Amino acid sequence: MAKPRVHEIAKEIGITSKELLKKLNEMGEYVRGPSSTLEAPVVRRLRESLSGPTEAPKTEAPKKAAPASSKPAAEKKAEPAPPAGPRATPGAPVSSDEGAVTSSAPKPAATPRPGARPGPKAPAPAPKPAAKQPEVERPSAERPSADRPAPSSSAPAPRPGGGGTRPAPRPGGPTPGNVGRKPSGPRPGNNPFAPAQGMGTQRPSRRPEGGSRPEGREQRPGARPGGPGGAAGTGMPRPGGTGGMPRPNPAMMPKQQSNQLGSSAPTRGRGGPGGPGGGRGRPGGGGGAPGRPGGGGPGGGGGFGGPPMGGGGRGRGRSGGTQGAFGRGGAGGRRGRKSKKQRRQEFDQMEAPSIGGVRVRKGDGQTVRLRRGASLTDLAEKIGVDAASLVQVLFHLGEMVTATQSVADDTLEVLGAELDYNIEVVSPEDEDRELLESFDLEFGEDLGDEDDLESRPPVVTVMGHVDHGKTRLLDTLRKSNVAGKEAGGITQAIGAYQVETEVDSNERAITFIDTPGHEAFTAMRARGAKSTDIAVLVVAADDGVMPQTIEALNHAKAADVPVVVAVNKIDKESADPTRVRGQLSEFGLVPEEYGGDTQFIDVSAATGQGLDELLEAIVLTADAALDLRANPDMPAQGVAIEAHLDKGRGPVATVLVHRGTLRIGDSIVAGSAHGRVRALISDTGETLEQAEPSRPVQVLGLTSVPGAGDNVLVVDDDRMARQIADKRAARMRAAQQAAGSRRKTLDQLFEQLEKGETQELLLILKGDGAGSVEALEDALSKIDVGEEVSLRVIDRGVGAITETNVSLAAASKAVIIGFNVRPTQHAARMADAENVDIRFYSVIYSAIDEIEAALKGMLKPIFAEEVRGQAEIREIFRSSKFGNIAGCMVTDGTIKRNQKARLLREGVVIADTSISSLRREKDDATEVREGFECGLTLNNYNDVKIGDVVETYEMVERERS
Ligand SMILES: Nc1nc2c(ncn2[C@@H]2O[C@H](COP(=O)(O)OP(=O)(O)OP(=O)(O)O)[C@@H](O)[C@H]2O)c(=O)[nH]1
Repeated sequence: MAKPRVHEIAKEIGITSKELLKKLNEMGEYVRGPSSTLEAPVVRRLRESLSGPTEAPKTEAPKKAAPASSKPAAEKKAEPAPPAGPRATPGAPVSSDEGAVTSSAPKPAATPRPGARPGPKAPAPAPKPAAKQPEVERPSAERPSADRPAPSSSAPAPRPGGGGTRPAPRPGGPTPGNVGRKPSGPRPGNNPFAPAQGMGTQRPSRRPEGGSRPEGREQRPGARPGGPGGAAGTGMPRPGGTGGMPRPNPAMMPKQQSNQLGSSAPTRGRGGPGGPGGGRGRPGGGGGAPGRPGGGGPGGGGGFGGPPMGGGGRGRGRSGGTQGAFGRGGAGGRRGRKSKKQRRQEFDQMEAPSIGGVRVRKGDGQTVRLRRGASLTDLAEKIGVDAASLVQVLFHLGEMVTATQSVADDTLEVLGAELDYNIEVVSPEDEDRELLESFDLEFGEDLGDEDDLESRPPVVTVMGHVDHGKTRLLDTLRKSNVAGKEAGGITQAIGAYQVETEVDSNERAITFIDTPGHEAFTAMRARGAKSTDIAVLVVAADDGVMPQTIEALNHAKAADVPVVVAVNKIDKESADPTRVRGQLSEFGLVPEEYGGDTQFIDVSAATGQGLDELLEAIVLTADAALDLRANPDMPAQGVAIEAHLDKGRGPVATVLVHRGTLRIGDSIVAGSAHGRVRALISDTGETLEQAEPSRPVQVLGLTSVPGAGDNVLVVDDDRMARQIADKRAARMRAAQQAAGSRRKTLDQLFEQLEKGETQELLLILKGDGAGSVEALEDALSKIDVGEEVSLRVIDRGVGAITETNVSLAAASKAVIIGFNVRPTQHAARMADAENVDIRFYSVIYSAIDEIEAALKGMLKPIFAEEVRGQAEIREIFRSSKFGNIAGCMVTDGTIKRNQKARLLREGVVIADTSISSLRREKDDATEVREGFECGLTLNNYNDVKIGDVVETYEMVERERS
């Protein structure tokens, strides 16, 4: 409600506005001009002082006042404020006072910028701001005031300063800013609570009143110190506004707090100070508004007032500091003005409960979906809070994470629980499904109905322990020799082939995927098993079940894939196929002949014995246990089994078609790669026009190299392919960032700080195929040499080592690992120039061994102490120049100058120092050996006695075991 204005009261009382203003001034109420509004308590006191008790005109009066609006901006502003107040406040119980205050003077504050500075009234602009303020909870001076019964003028005041600016009243107690301020002098606004405000302002600081402070910092810049008067005027207002804002948050962020302080200043002051009213400024709009109105409060008043009243000065106006605030206040305010969203967040946070001193609005159990690797900024956006406050909350929970850094799933969940949100981290698979759904695509399902399905060959993965004969078996089956090309004799890339066999007079095809056997390839193997219908577990009959046999078996079980056991090497004398059957029975694979349902076939990859039976067993197992059908008449879908960059042909991906038919010209997306099928090449090197279900085929035409295991699907057009690929690429980057970033808890961090610097070996992996790079990274991630050093792969890729790789390595001091690849000429030259270390490997073991050794080398050396010699002190010579010289007999080893030494007295270490000078006879000596006498002095130790023993020692580096 409207508050009575000065001229109205004056008229009512029968004196001139000028006289009334003077009177008010004498009462210690700072009022800017005739059209300024007065708080009820002030009116009451005024009437009392003029004629005895009076009724408070309050509310009504105000309305009348309305007309006044024409007047100076200040007033206008004031008006607006009231309304604002209400809204703003939602949570904040602003004190009414403020409101009052604000209205009047404050406006100035509001005023913004330019005009502002000079001070005088800033007219118009101000009002608007005020309006906004309402949102703010704070008590902008205005709002409350009118309505509520203002507290007695005297009252409260607490708020700091800013005159109008801050809303002191808030329940919360004085704002930080406030503190310190005294109410000395005339109080700034009429606002009772405002005391601080007005006064504060004057005082000293620019900061002012609270209002300012908050924003303070930001504003500062703007804020000029402005001329006194003007500045003052201006300043105020805004301060209020802004100022207000900050306060609310006190808890919110540290920054803000600081700001507040800083702000105080005046600077732009957005309203900060705005007097009480302004003060509030809550963040919200109110604040924004800033200032002005609020400022109006006293402070503002000051500003404006200044001009008008002359006296106005009192408000902060005068004080130089203030000015600043005002001055630009206006301008500043604008600049510093926060977006609606920010204000809303701040406002919300004001009401939020405090977690570890940080105010964050809590949820009420809502579910928030986040992708894996999401950052606090992502979460903040979803729940509408400030990311910085989440950083703080997490900090209090013991984890330090930046706002944009990817956060681990469990951390997000813990944080969510703390804030009462149910965080649902979306798995990459789900995310991908959603992504495809957004393009109206679905991966993994056959289109059409039963009639559209046609039988397809089984896809078989050969697994087993190292050297049990997987490669040889596949070689023999397809009569080719893959093993011959393998570096180090280990299969390093997945290949896929199709073989034909006759079962019951029917020609049946079987697709084999060759899964490498070394454990370093576990990740790939696991993927291989997923796109597999049947697993052939190769066990050498002479070796029996080995660790990787079981590991492979577990992969098959996990993928729910039936297993056919190939008991290999039965041509060997030491072969014991029965033992293999017995061993595997213990793991749940019971041979059919023993009553189980697993087919065990004795084979010899070397002689070819039993291979036909093996193929037949595979077909029969497929027929018995599986329904292998797919719809060939749909856009193809499949999986990339392997991919590499070919010098002449570009990216080449081996794709296993699951369903549909892949044709030349199809637009495809494979993981984060896309393109149009330029050529299809079969496992026998033939060029194909199309590839049907279960057919492995090399695909040319992709724009980049997909990863092993990536799904491949044909889409409508190139554009769609690119869009999907781009989105996946962005997601992968985020996921990699999440996986690569090793978060440290505070405790760990402190521990490491205590130990000394932490060490990290950064690597860039380049390989000849996606599978090998992945396998290498996987193997490297398992190297563990303790807490002190760690390893992080910062980039990886397929193809030659490029200048980009080298420049990244140079910038981040990383080592480049080239696996079966070499650098381009330019990259090699650049690496020389930049001193970038590039290591080449063609066997995965050596890469792992060497990197492990490198990591160990990064461990801080272990030093041990070794005693070098002992000397007994037999005599003491006093020298004015050297102090006490110990005359010794070297009883053991050697005593050297500058060596570390301990002085022992009856077996107790008296001093730990070093040999400062050493003499043999009268000559300086560098060392004196056992059996000789010498004179020596100790560094910084003079209290040697006869009988003491000097023991020298050195710290020697020891090798780590
Ligand atoms: N006598 C005999 N030797 C075999 C047979 N199968 C494989 N070998 C030999 O066993 C060794 C290992 O065979 P690979 O096929 O390379 O074994 P792998 O399981 O593929 O090994 P990795 O690729 O290292 O995982 C080779 O020397 C083969 O010649 C067999 O049936 N009989």
